[in-house]
Amino acid sequence: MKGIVEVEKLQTFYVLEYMGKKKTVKAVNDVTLSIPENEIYGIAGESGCGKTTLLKALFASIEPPLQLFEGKVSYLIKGNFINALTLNGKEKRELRWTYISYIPQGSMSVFNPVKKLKVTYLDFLESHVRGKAGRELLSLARHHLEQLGLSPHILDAFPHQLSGGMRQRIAIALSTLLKPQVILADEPTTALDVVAQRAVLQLMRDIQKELKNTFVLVTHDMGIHANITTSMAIMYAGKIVEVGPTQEIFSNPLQPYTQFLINSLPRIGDKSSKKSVPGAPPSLLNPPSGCPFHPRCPEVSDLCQDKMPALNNSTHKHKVACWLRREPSV
Ligand SMILES: Nc1ncnc2c1ncn2[C@@H]1O[C@H](COP(=O)(O)OP(=O)(O)OP(=O)(O)O)[C@@H](O)[C@H]1O
Repeated sequence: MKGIVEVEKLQTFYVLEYMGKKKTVKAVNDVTLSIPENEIYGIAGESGCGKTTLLKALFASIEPPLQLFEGKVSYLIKGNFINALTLNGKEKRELRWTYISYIPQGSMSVFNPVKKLKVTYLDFLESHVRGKAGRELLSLARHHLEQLGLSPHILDAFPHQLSGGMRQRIAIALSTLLKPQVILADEPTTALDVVAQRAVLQLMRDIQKELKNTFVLVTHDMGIHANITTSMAIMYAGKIVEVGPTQEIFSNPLQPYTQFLINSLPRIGDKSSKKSVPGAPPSLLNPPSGCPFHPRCPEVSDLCQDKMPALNNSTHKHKVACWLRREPSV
């Protein structure tokens, strides 16, 4: 069954010119993904593996130096798949915030520090909702906050009067004002303490339940994926190396990289020493040949150095890209 977002063979690279020489950062390198409807879907991986770039492409926001080399990002809209990457500016604007919404990294800092929050909310609504006056729009915003269990009085505050966690919840509430079907959230809990993190995660859960929409949650924090996502993808050096139901990935991780990510998590009562992933992530300017994890993989074989394996089925939904888990088809 197809998802609400289908990503096919996506290649988006940063093309940089330095001292007259062209350099290409292969940030999203041949990614195919199917993101299901009505769930919180996670994308995990170490810093620099391409998670943010993938979200930008999902938001059809590919601006220089980022360039699209190949592939599609198709959204299921009213029964038809529409490739968001081929839409013109006006069509993209129509899609954004009403159908797809984006919570960028550091979104709690999007508010203008010298204006009350209601000004930002009003600006946002005025540019997206036609035929309603300011007072009506403000009451829409108040009602939305109330529905999410947040006090509407917050709109009368300046950003600096709120904690970081509250500002993040207000930013998330803003991005969901027009009830989008797909919400792309980039590290929404990073830089928050655990109590504030919990409140943000609970808000996302509540919104997802209420709207029955899809959240795509990017975070390097595997604990958060275990806590909140239904299914997930593991990204390494611009490629997807494992996908599946979160519970299956945690109980039976197949890619040696995923095994390292999960085995390094602390568990209450477990005093054994934890092994982190050996070595450092590769440069995406010149990623390793074959499976990009091979220089760090304890189980590397000759084949791993030559050719990238495709994602294969372990179970119906659990798929892994690893030569250890399949017979080579060469
Ligand atoms: N504007 C840019 N110009 C050039 N290279 C970039 C740019 N933005 C990101 N990159 C590079 O693209 C690669 C992927 O970066 P990206 O931010 O997508 O990764 P990430 O997994 O989201 O990491 P993080 O969690 O640290 O944000 C990295 O090598 C990064 O240095």
